[in-house]
Amino acid sequence: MESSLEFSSSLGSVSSLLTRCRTFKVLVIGDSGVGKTCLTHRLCAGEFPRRVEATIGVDFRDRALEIDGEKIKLQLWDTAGQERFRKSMVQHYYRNVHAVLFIYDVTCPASFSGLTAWIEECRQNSLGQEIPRFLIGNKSDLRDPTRTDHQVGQDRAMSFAKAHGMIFFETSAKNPLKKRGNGHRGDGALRYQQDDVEDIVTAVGATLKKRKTPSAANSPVYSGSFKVGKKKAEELWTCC
Ligand SMILES: Nc1nc2c(ncn2[C@@H]2O[C@H](COP(=O)(O)OP(=O)(O)OP(=O)(O)O)[C@@H](O)[C@H]2O)c(=O)[nH]1
Repeated sequence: MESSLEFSSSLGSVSSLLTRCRTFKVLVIGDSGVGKTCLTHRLCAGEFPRRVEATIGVDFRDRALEIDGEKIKLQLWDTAGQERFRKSMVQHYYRNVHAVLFIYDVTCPASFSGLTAWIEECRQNSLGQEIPRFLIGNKSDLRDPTRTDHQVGQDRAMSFAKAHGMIFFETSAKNPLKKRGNGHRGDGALRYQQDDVEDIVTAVGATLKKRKTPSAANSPVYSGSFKVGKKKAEELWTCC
């Protein structure tokens, strides 16, 4: 017969298994310079990095959160925007992805036009339509209220998001709003949406929490980075 010690120890392992949180892989893609690294810093560490360099390969950052009593972890894959720094890594980016954040710069219409190429890359890597997609216009702090040229209008971005089944946000990694609200576009009559980064985290978390996968017991996590041209620069296994 099992001793009370053995019984409580096996209960302990069951409970530790149950309390391990589910980890979701969230891919962050978009043209070089749109602010993917700064935004993932903001989403995960709550700050704007003092100094950033072009991402080489991919960097990993985690964000733990609790949604309706369940602890989950988002693992953000901040991928290189420059083709030469992506190279052979691309297929690894798309493996077992649970959600994708498409980032563009609201002051750079070319980065918005470039989204079609990122959608095509998702298609080529067999990313299913069931994978939640989020469209995020970054650098809203640079919007010039006196002009509409050289900026991506929100109506255009919202239509694009709707056409591609994405949830739309506009924010600034540098100077995010503390509360969700509307920014004025100069004359007071026109307004644009500015989202708190925490609203983005919550929306991604809440969407993923409803999903059945991955199981709490077998969700391996990476931290650190993979660099193109080097062997695995750093590969660590972590747990909540
Ligand atoms: N004003 C402003 N500048 C930003 C914001 N986000 C990023 N930047 C600046 O934009 C530049 C590029 O930012 P990154 O985060 O390195 O861009 P990236 O998309 O990761 O670039 P790659 O690594 O080349 O793909 C840096 O100079 C940042 O300081 C923002 O919200 N507002």
